[in-house]
Amino acid sequence: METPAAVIVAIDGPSGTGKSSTSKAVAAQLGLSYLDTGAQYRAITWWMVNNGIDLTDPTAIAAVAGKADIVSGTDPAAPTITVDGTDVAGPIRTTEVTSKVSAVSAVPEVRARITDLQRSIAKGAEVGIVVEGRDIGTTVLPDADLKIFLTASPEARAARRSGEVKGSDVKATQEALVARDKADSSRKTSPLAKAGDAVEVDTTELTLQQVIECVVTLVEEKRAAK
Ligand SMILES: Nc1ncnc2c1ncn2[C@@H]1O[C@H](COP(=O)(O)OP(=O)(O)O)[C@@H](O)[C@H]1O
Ligand SMILES: Nc1ccn([C@H]2C[C@H](O)[C@@H](COP(=O)(O)OP(=O)(O)O)O2)c(=O)n1
Repeated sequence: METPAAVIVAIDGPSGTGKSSTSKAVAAQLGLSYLDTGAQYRAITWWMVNNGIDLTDPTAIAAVAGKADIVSGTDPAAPTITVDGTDVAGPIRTTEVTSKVSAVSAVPEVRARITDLQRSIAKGAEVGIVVEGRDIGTTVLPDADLKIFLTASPEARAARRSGEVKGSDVKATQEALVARDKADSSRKTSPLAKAGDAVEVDTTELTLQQVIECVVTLVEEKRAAK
């Protein structure tokens, strides 16, 4: 029997819309690999913070864009991320990294480097892969078999995000999240945007389970048509 072609799924959208939870669950359910591209941008930002790079200076960022060795593990049941062999899954989620990641990821040299990495990971996924981020459907994998763009109201997204951190302030969380989306959507190089051929899913009133089921159905339809 002929080996079925790998299925490539791109899931984009702003912070807190459910990209990571949905992508992991869909990949696990369908036996696909999973790539969190936000974790890669966070990892390179973590390296720059750790190495004292001036993050207000895009030239300084560009000069060291190729220095960190970033490796992503793509098992949806246990995704991993290392920088120069160090596990950074925890440190890349600090408020400091979150507040600086948009400045680093706006630099074209950083995006070129990370985009290459993402394409080679997707190419190596034998059964297929779910890749989540901001520019996957528009720039990284424009020929993906299925493109999803998740949205949700800023209130719902902030409530979800602050639900993850004990004692966090929903208003401050919402302000930080809206500011980051604005920066990510307005940068010159491959901004956060919905691809023309992406299916938009507003998750504000949906449970995570409903979103997962919706995406699984869409992937299965694409697979059947291949
Ligand atoms: N449809 C949903 N309804 C309620 N909570 C959700 C939904 N989707 C995701 N969440 C929760 O919201 C938080 C952020 O989800 P996440 O998948 O990390 O979003 P993103 O990757 O888009 O930033 C997580 O705690 C997740 O469990
Ligand atoms: N494909 C991508 C993925 C993330 N980024 C940047 C922009 C985002 O603010 C940061 C962090 O992304 P991440 O998905 O970890 O953010 P959230 O977990 O949704 O808050 O990385 C990007 O520029 N392009």
